[in-house]
Amino acid sequence: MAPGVPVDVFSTSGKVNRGYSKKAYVTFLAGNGDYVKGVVGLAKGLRKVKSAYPLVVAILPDVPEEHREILRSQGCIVREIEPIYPPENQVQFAMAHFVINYSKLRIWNFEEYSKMVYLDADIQVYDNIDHLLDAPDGYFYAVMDCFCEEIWSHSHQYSIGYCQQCPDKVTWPVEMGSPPPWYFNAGMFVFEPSRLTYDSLLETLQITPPTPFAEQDFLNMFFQKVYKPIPLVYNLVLAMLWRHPENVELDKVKVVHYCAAGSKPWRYTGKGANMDREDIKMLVAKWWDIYNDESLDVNADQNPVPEAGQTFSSKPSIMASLPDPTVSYIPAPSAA
Ligand SMILES: O=c1ccn([C@@H]2O[C@H](COP(=O)(O)OP(=O)(O)O[C@H]3O[C@H](CO)[C@H](O)[C@H](O)[C@H]3O)[C@@H](O)[C@H]2O)c(=O)[nH]1
Ligand SMILES: O[C@H]1[C@H](O)[C@@H](O)[C@H](O)[C@@H](O)[C@H]1O
Repeated sequence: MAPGVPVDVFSTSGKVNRGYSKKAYVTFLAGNGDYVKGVVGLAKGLRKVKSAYPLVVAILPDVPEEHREILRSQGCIVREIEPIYPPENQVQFAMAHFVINYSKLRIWNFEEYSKMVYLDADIQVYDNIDHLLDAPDGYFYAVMDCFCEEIWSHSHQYSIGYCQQCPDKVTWPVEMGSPPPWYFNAGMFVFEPSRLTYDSLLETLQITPPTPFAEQDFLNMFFQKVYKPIPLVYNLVLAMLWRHPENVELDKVKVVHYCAAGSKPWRYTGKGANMDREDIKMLVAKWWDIYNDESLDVNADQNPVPEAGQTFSSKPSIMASLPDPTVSYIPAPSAA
C-alpha cells in the first residue's frame, strides 16, 4: 500500500492481536481548570455510543480532589501520573502551553491494558469506535494532520504552502530533498502500552530537544516507522472544514477534535476566525447536547457536573513554574 493512504484497520496484514485483552480508552487531564468539562463530555459521549470499554483518565497531581470525584462519579478510572518535562533548561524551546503534554508518555506504562485508544479531553466521540481496539498489534494508528493554520507558521510546510492533506496542490520542492514523513495529530491514537516502549520513550526524550508541538513532534519521530495513517473520520481536526473541505464528509465523521483556536465547546463564544461558521456552531451545540444530557450520567442524582459558565483558573499549576518561551522555536524533526 502506498505510504500515507489511510488503512482499513481490519484488512491490514499485520501482527494479529493475541494474548490477554484488557482494553480501554485513555485521556489526559492537567490542572484545576476547565478541561475537566472536556473529560466529563468525553465520558458521556463514549457512554452514548455504547462503548464496551472504560475511560481511564491519566491525571497530574495538580488536579483537585473535587475534579477527581466528578470523574469517578462519571464512571472514569482515575490514575494519577507524575509530570514529565523535556530535558532541563530546554522547556523554553517548546510552545509553553504544550510542554505539559509530555506527561502523556506515562500512559505507555499502563501495562495492565493490552491496547488503548488515546483521546484528548477536547475530543468528542459521535460514533462507536471500539473496533479500533481490534486493529492488528505492532502499529501506531493516528490521523494525518493539516499544516495550513497559522500555528504551523514555524514550519517549512507552512512557509511554502505545502500540506500533506493535498500533496499535489503545492508539491514538495525537489531542492528541499525528500518530502517530510507523514505527520499525525496526537490528539487521538491507538497504541499498545509496554514497559519496554515506555522506557525507550523516556530515554529518547532525554536526548531529544523539545520542539513546538512538544510530545506530538516527539511521538511522530519515535513511531515514524510503525505509523499507519487511519481515515480522518477518527479525528476531525476542525481546520479541515475550511482548509480541505473536499476531504471531509461531515456526516460520516465519528470523532471530532475541537482543537482550532476558539473552538473548545466549554469556552466557545463564537468570536475568532471561522468560529461563526454554521458547521462549527452545529458541532459545538452537538457537544453541549451530550454534556447536558442527564440520562448519560452514571448516577444522575449524585453527579456534580460543573455548571456551564462556572469559572476555573485556566493554567495548570505545574505549568505556572515553567518559563514562558523566550527564543525562537526549533523546527519539529518530522514537520520541518
Ligand atoms: O490546561 C490543560 C491543558 C491541556 N490539557 C490536556 O492536554 C490536551 C491537549 O491540549 P489542548 O487540547 O489544549 O491542545 P490541542 O488540541 O491544540 O493539542 C494538540 O497538540 C498538542 C501538542 O502538545 C498535543 O499533541 C495534543 O494532543 C494535540 O491535540 C487537552 O485536550 C487535555 O487533555 C489539560 O488537561 N489541561
Ligand atoms: O497539530 C496541530 C495541533 O493539534 C494544534 O493544536 C491544532 O490547533 C492544529 O490544528 C493541529 O494541526
